[in-house]
Amino acid sequence: MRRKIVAGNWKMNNTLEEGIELAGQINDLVENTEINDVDVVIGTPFIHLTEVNKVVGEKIGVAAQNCADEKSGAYTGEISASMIKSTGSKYVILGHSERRTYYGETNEILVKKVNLTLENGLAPIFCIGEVLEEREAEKHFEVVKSQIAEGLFHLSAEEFGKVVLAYEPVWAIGTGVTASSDQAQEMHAFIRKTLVEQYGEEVANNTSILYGGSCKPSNAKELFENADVDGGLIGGASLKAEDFMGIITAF
Ligand SMILES: O=C(CO)COP(=O)(O)O
Repeated sequence: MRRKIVAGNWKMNNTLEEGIELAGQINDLVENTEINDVDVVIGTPFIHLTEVNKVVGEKIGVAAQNCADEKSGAYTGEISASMIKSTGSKYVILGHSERRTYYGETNEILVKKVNLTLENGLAPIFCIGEVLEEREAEKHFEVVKSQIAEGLFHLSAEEFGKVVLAYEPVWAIGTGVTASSDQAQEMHAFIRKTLVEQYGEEVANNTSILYGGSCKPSNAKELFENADVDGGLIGGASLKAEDFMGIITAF
């Protein structure tokens, strides 16, 4: 189902106390503001999931930022999709460029994580995006297409219907440089066309495709006005309740 979604990705920020406080502030703002049919998601570190789920009401979904690529067992330090599900969370952010780059997450590993996420009734927020050199070499469309194909095209149309995509050009993440509105729309339209080719019009038109990378209250409206931009995956600006809310109300 194509929904407007604004999802925060806290990354490795906030102690448990700080996270509970921030989630409470966001929840208060969401409860007391007229929101234009937007699904609000908060992506927290694992240690916050249980408590943040207690703090937020029905209007906010909670996301983990990763999950293990195995079901359970002797994998010291890992957190499984079923454990995430048991906290009341609804989403798992997968394939973020920081995980692909710093933790060697390959498409092969991501296929396992996507499958476990779906098997446990959680929705993957699957991240894709090119680095600057790839864009400069005009390989960005090819790169994004292969990330989607290798990570997700093993899914049936029904399974794919539960996936949210997040296009995050790596050169725009945490840099203050946002993709222009035209660059975002161009890539999002390309992604939708790629989905049409694989799954047909209906699935493609029902898929939410979020933009991520230096999205702020000041540029969100222009980005979200594009026909194929269905919302945002927000890093830095999701760490302040007012800024995050400014992006949610940009719709
Ligand atoms: O990586 C991001 C969200 O997942 C984007 O981060 P910034 O909004 O801080 O650029």
